[in-house]
Amino acid sequence: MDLPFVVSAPGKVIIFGEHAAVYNKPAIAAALSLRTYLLVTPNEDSELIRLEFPDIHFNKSWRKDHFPWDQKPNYNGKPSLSQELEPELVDALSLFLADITSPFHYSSAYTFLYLYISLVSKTVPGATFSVRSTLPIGAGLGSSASISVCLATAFALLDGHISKPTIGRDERTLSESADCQFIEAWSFQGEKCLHGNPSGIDNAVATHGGAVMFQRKEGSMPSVRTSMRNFPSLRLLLTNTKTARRTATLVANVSTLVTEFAKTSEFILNAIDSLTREAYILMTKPVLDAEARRRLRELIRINHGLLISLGVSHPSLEKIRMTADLLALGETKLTGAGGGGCAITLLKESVEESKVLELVEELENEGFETFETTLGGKGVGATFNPTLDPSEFIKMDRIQIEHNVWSSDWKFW
Ligand SMILES: Nc1ncnc2c1ncn2[C@@H]1O[C@H](COP(=O)(O)OP(=O)(O)O)[C@@H](O)[C@H]1O
Ligand SMILES: C[C@@](O)(CCOP(=O)(O)O)CC(=O)O
Ligand SMILES: [Mg+2]
Repeated sequence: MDLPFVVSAPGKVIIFGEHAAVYNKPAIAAALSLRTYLLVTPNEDSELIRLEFPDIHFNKSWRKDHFPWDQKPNYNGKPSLSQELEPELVDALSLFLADITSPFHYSSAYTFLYLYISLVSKTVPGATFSVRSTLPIGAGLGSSASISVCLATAFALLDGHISKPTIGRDERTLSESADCQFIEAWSFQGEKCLHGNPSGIDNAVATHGGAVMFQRKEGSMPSVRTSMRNFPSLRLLLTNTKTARRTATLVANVSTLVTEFAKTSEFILNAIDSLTREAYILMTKPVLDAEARRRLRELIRINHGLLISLGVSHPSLEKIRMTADLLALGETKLTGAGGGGCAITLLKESVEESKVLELVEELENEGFETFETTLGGKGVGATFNPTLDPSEFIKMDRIQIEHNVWSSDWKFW
């Protein structure tokens, strides 16, 4: 595999159904124009593996012959959805990474090594792996899924499990290729390293792009991913509380609640199931008229109320919702795991731009960060032999990455 190359995968916005998705209920999500980029460059010392993760202030080098290769999983092809992480490899890596104390650093290094040892042969020369996100990290926008897809894709390319992508940026095909399925399956293993018990919607959207209704099934039954090809244009304001949190913790807290209040939780999860299905029907109508848009906003409000009941809101999220409610510009819900992170406000179509700017100004005065973003973008892609200087790449800001990296010749699977 000729180096250097860059792979990239999008983040996502879950519009309906987060957390319920973990309990096999449907959820609706769309790819974001904010993405993660992984630059792979050759090392002079082919025994060395170097990580450069400046977004989380983490750099690390290992000699690859020190890796626990004897625990390399031996299943060929892609793991099934019910395939749990290999306990022997998990144990060996927890020993190998014992010197890393930060949970953010640990989970990134653990995911990197779990996927590298699983996918890359010992004989493949070492390289330097530099990761940058234009996504806010730990903010409910699927940064874990986008890095999992980037790692799975880069390693699958390095070891020849998949071919180079061929689909052009402007081609509309939502690829269902075997390579895409391979990437999705292995990035799900990456999400397991990062989330513990993921539904699979985040890495599915990061792999395939577009917008989907996604439903995980029991056991090894394949998930159902329905592409929403005529995704309606929605006026969504994305606001980041900038309150850091870890999805794994929030998902675990909901699991405790579901165990402790099984019957009540079942009603909450079934209510989210019902509203997500109703939203899907509205969003796939040929025309989203004013009445349908009003009902969608109501469903946003109801979904958020149910997420409060699951214990995953946060005072900062409620502050965003209150600010938007006082201006009566639309309805607001948290997106992703909650506990901080981001909220989305589905604005009324009739709202004047000046009113939206007033809301943005108020939110930013309260210390929040708002994003204009487009939904339904491209999934995982790659560009080869980029004229990128790794030392420059790790210092670029969001605009520079989008101008200097995303603007080059990308191909998709
Ligand atoms: N650019 C990045 N560099 C290094 N690690 C990253 C990056 N983006 C995401 N991660 C990993 O993913 C974790 C965030 O995943 P998660 O808690 O699920 O939040 P979210 O998916 O909502 O962004 C981070 O703590 C880090 O371990
Ligand atoms: C809470 C959940 O529904 C979405 C998590 O999204 P994020 O990691 O907060 O971006 C978990 C899942 O579906 O895997
Ligand atoms: Mg995540």
